[in-house]
Amino acid sequence: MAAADDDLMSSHRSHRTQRSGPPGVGKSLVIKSLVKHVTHQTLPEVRGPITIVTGKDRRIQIVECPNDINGMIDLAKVADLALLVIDGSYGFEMETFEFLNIMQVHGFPKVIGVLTHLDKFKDPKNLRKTRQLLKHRFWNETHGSKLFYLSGLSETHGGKYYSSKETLNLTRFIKSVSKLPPLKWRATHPYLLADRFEDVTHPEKVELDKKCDRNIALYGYLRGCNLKQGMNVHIAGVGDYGLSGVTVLSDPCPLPSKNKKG
Ligand SMILES: Nc1nc2c(ncn2[C@@H]2O[C@H](COP(=O)(O)OP(=O)(O)OP(=O)(O)O)[C@@H](O)[C@H]2O)c(=O)[nH]1
Repeated sequence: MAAADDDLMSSHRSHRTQRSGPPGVGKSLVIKSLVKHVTHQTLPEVRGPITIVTGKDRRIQIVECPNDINGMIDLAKVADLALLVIDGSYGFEMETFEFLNIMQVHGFPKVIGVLTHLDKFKDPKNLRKTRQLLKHRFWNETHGSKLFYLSGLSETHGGKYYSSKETLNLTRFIKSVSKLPPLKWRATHPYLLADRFEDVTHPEKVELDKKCDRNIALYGYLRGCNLKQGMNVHIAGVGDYGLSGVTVLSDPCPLPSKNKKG
C-alpha cells in the first residue's frame, strides 16, 4: 500500500502466452466477479486499471497483468497484492514459480494464489487430492501464502460469475491485506500507475517534425509521497525524463468519507 487510502493489486495468470499452458485461466472473470460483488455493477470488459471503493475510507485499484514478462516486472514494482490465477485442472507450470521469484526481486508484493476451473473435476476424491497437493506445493514455494479456491461458475444477474460466497471471502482477504503497513521504501518514494496519457505537444511542432520530442501528460493516482515539479522520473520500459509540472485534479472516484467532509 502506498497511499493511506489506496491499494493496488494485480491479477496475473500463471503462465506466458508463448508457452504450452492453457489460455483463459480466469483472470478477467476474477476481476469482473470482484467488481460485481463490491459495486453490483457489470463490467463488460477489463481494460486498464479499475478503481473501486471498498469502504468508507478505502478503495482498491485492480490491474490485469499483460501476459508477458515485462508487464509482470513492471506491476510487481507497484502492486501491493498479486493474485496469481491458476487453472486447477491444469496445475502449476514452471512459470508460476519463476514469476514468484521475479516478484520477490522486483517489488515484493504480497501474493495469493487463486485456483479456478475446479468444476472440471468430475470425481470429488480426485478434486480433494489435487487441491491438497496444490495447496501444499504453493505453501512451500511461497513460504506460507494462501491459496483460494473458486470452485465453479454460477449464473447471477444474467451473467456467469464465480460463486458470491467465494468472491466474498476473496474480497475480505483483499481488504485485510490492504490494512497492512506499506513497505517503507514505497512509502518514501512517489510513484504513479498511469491510467491514461495524452500527447499535449503543440500540433505545429509535430507538423514541422513528426519525430520531435513530445510533451506527454500522464494521469493517475499518486502514491508513496509527494511528487515535485522539476524532479526526474523514470517511466518503466521507456527511460528517464524531466517533469515539467504537476497538477492536482479532482478525484474521479472519491471516497465516501471525503464526500461527507466536503
Ligand atoms: N468452467 C469454468 N470456466 C471458467 C472458469 N474460470 C473461467 N472460466 C471461463 O474461461 C473463459 C476465459 O476466462 P477469462 O476470465 O477471460 O480468462 P483470462 O485469463 O482473462 O483469459 P486470457 O487473458 O485470454 O488468457 C471464460 O469463458 C470463462 O467463463 C472456471 O472456474 N470454470
